[in-house]
Amino acid sequence: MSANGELQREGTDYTGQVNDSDVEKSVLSGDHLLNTTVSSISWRDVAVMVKHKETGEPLRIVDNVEGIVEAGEMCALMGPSGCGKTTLLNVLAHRPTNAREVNGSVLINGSPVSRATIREMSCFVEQEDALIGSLTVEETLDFAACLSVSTRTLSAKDRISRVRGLIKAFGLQKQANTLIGTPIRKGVSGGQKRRVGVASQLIASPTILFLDEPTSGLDSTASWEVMSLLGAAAKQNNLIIIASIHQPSTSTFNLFDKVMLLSGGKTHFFGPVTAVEGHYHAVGHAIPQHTNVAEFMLELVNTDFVAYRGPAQKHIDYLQWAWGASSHRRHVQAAIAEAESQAHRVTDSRNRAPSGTKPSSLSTILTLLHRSFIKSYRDVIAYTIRIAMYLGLGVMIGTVWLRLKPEQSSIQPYINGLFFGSAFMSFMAVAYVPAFLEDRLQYVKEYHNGLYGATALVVSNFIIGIPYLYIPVLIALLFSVVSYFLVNFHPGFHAFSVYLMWLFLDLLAAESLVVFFSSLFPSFVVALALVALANGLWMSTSGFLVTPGVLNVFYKYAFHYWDYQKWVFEGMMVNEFSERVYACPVIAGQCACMYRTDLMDLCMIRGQGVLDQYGFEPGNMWRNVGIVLTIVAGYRIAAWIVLSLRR
Ligand SMILES: Nc1ncnc2c1ncn2[C@@H]1O[C@H](COP(=O)(O)OP(=O)(O)OP(=O)(O)O)[C@@H](O)[C@H]1O
Repeated sequence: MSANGELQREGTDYTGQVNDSDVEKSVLSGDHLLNTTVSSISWRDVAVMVKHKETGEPLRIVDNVEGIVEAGEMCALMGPSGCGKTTLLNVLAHRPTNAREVNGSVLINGSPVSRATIREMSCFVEQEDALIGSLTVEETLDFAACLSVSTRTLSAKDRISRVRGLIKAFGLQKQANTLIGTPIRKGVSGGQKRRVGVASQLIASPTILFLDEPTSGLDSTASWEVMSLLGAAAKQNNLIIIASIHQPSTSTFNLFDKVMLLSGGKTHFFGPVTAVEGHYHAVGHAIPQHTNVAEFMLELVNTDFVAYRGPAQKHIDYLQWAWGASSHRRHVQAAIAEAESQAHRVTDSRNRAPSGTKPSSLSTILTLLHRSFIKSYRDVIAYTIRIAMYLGLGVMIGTVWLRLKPEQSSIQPYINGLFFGSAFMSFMAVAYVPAFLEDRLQYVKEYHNGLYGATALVVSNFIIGIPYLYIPVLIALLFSVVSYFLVNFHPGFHAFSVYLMWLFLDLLAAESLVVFFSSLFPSFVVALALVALANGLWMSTSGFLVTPGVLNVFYKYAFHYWDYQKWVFEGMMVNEFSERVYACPVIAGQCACMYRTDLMDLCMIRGQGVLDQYGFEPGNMWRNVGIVLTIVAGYRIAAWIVLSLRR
């Protein structure tokens, strides 16, 4: 990168090689990116205390650190693994940490700012950047633009042109229509994915960009490319970039303006990259020629693999003391003090929508819906395989329970078929866990970047997840069309429609259960185990395995009445049996009816006799539909509460 920040190695082709022609430097600049309001971010006496995981004792993981990064500068946060880089970045970005106590000040233009303000003016790119694998590169940026405050007032044409500009600037033109990639569909490369992550944050026109390990998992060329683009963006637009980084190559390290070296949560160096050599020379650790300076610094403070901890710790303590006593430290303190003495409030005069004109909730929900819709029809794992699974289940049930006759001997198989079909359908909703977890990760990222809240996620997820509007209607329809007539359930269009409705409600509730547990425990294995356990519980208490009259009082009152599977099972049973009659066998000239109903004399069973055994009454369909919908709403509200509290 040249002195004025122009890109020299812009643009990358499919193989990750750089093409000058791919990029126009101008697209990384412009009114929308230009920072005219934030002159510096500084922090002093920042200390973070946690409760030790094992001992429960207070533990200081960041210890009185300070620094200042000015507009147009890119600062590297370095240190051995576990030294506190991510924690410090989170504190600077006003994001949640697991801290019990955070002390010190984080100042913008020398004055403290609210969490909301810093969230609006900054973006945070996480180590494991959450991107939706089934969107293309262009769609990823476009949705980021639609959700962002800064592009709200733009026409669709201008928004797209800004998106394409960034795609060009980040050398991603050839990948514009390539998917990000899912576990079963290869997408863009790791380096390209990182660039998409960064570009999708820049579209929101942040003035400060925090990046947690933006180069992890990338080779040195790809790391250089990502960091040089960022450095150029910072220079051209006066942005502030703070990035934690592991072992950068010399060329990548030299792209930074400033570096902060941490060890054990304490500062060992903060200042211009060009001042590192002088400092270490002064403290008795001259850096040999042709040495990778970043590597040298890291080796100096890394005690992870030393044989004798005592002397190593003494050495670390000395280096830390030497930093404290150095003139560089005094410069940092003086610069922070000067910023404070000239403190001025942040006013955003860029090409943004006026403050407070966030996109309406409706437009956010519509954007999220659109995104989920694209995701739903492209996400093979979550959707196509599920459709095939449900279809397979329909064929299996239809052929195992093949063409049952309305006879006494078929009554129990009919009941079993109704229970098994609905219960298994609910059970298979666990396949929705990964797709929801991806949405949740995206939500947490976008929430912390100030884009939208839990309500928009829950509402859009609910609408698309009814369940996914068309796919699950399709699932229920495919399953029913295949199985209903093969089994020979209650014939007639009305009975078929009622069965279909119950199956749909069953899926709706099962998906809502998945949303609730995956919101509460955003871990694939835990959510999966809990959804499976809950399904086992709902099956046991639904009234089929143990009839309601026999079910013990605890399960009856604690679970049975708000078990959605109970109401689905009851609805399907009433639909099947309330208007149908079944022939009894004749044994030795005698009619042998298991259920005694008023049709006994005709050697028949009235279906109501079967329902009486379960205590099910016809005529309650709409009340029961209301109960299932209330349970669905309950799960969704619970998920909303969890998502609002845990992010
Ligand atoms: N509750 C806790 N109990 C004990 N140690 C903790 C606790 N919370 C955090 N830590 C420690 O605090 C340190 C700082 O963590 P942080 O994730 O900020 O480090 P890092 O420098 O970003 O690490 P890495 O480079 O590996 O991502 C780590 O050593 C971590 O183990």
